[in-house]
Amino acid sequence: MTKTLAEARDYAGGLAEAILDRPELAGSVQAFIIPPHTALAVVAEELRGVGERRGVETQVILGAQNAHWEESGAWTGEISVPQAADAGARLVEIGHSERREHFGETVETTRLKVRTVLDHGLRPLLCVGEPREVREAGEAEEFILAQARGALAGLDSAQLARVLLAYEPIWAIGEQGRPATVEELAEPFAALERVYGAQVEAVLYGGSVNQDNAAELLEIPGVDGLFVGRAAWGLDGYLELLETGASHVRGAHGRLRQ
Ligand SMILES: O=C[C@H](O)COP(=O)(O)O
Repeated sequence: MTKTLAEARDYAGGLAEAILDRPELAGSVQAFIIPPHTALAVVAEELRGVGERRGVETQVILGAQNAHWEESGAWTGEISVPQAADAGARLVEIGHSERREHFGETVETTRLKVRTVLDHGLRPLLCVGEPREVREAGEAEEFILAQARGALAGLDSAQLARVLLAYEPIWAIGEQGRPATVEELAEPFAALERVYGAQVEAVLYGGSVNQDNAAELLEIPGVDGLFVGRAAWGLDGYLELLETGASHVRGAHGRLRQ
């Protein structure tokens, strides 16, 4: 629940312009933004406007924070995938821990949503992550693989290739979160890489990513990119993170996929 329409429009326009102004960003990192539903259409319009003014396609992918698995129907308060697409979204976030905790998202509903998003030609961004007590019990790997397997069950290789998978340990997200250390992330990413690395479009890390830890997080084997909340709410903060990503790609160990 961040940003008014005016703020979202300014942010999106500034981001699109800045990426086009910085050749080191365009073509090396893929930016995405996932505003609240209310701002989708104006952000899409702003991104399109920048592209038209500059005579090039804008490089920013627009996503929705959630969408229902049904294409239409009596689901008051929800939006459908076709509606999100109509508003300009090309990606839909599914299974964020806050959706799971507060809005009853389950492995089964994430599976249904992944299907619907793919059926409509959008990309699902599936979030998985364990609560603190599961981590402390040494069961994080098993937990996140079960979430991923459940949501991605039955997809063929072409469908999997359009999935973005984000590992976001719940204990590391948001104001109450504690940034994860590189050591704490090594095993979960090794597991995700082993099972999904060659199949999905990218595996991202999210949870208290900031300008100080982004570079070392990108070095973790299996991390293809970052999913950032608070540290990217301000445009300068996001641009700094994109610069970090671009310099990682330029480095000898760069493996961020476009
Ligand atoms: O949606 C974003 C993720 O939950 C991460 O949020 P954060 O970077 O503010 O911890």
